[in-house]
Amino acid sequence: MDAEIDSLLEDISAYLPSDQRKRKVYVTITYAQSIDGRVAGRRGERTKISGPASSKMTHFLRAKHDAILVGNNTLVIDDPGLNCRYPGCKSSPTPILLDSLFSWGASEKEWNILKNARLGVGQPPYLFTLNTVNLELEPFKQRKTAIEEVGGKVLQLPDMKWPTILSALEDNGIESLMIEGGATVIGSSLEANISDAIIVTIGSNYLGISGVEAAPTAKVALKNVKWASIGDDCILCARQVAAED
Ligand SMILES: NC(=O)C1=CN([C@@H]2O[C@H](COP(=O)(O)OP(=O)(O)OC[C@H]3O[C@@H](n4cnc5c(N)ncnc54)[C@H](OP(=O)(O)O)[C@@H]3O)[C@@H](O)[C@H]2O)C=CC1
Ligand SMILES: Nc1nc(O)c(N)c(N[C@@H]2O[C@H](COP(=O)(O)O)[C@@H](O)[C@H]2O)n1
Repeated sequence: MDAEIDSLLEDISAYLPSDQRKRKVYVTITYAQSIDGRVAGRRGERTKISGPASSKMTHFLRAKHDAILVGNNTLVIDDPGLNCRYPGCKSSPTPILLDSLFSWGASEKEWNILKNARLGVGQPPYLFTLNTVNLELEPFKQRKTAIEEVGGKVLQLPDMKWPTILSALEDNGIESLMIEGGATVIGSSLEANISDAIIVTIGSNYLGISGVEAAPTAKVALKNVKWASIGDDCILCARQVAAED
């Protein structure tokens, strides 16, 4: 398996953040889907799609980015760790959590992201919410405290549009971001055409029509397409065609 992974990592190297960035924050959209384009078997469910080798690639990607972003449904449904578990990885990406109304009950249980930060095996998260949320009021005050207690931050934005999010990341010293999901976040980031690279794992299964689709509302064209196979999965590396192309 190691030789196969080494060859895959060489294939994806051209799609990784580098010093010759076009944009200020290098954005990689990366997720795993079934053959029928689903990222979960059902709404409200966390579904394993990637095999061991493609999961290892995902952790390699986590090692190569400053930050990793998910939407609030993924946060609640998956309770993800979002740290880097690639062998020898020295620093995990900063979790970026999108939550307009600060609905995430950060103080209500021991979430994996907060636990990882507390234990020093993950970075403290930044939660992005709207500036109309009054952080002096409960339950937001307690939620903010739970995030700050592990070294995280709550950042308030005028809107949750991608240019606003990217500019806030840049202001906070983030130079590269991997957008991991879920379905709505993937769709909206593709629609906004903000990525520098797209790396998708296609698992060797069908999840069926009750599965959760990750798709933009309109067509998206890709260029510089490269396919690799790893274990039982395929990896698509590509760039999105820009409006001016
Ligand atoms: N296979 C894979 O690789 C992955 C699968 N998943 C799966 O995806 C599913 C969850 O997906 P889904 O329910 O669509 O939810 P998401 O995790 O995509 O969260 C969507 C929510 O994020 C908030 N949000 C804030 N800003 C934005 C923005 N700019 N663009 C988009 N959303 C924004 C919105 O809520 P609000 O208005 O309240 O802010 C929105 O409803 C789960 O089943 C999870 O397991 C998740 C990640 C990866
Ligand atoms: N690459 C990939 N393959 C799958 O099969 C998946 N289900 C996901 N999900 C994403 O990974 C997050 C879990 O991260 P931790 O292992 O808890 O660190 C999950 O929330 C999705 O974003 N990804």
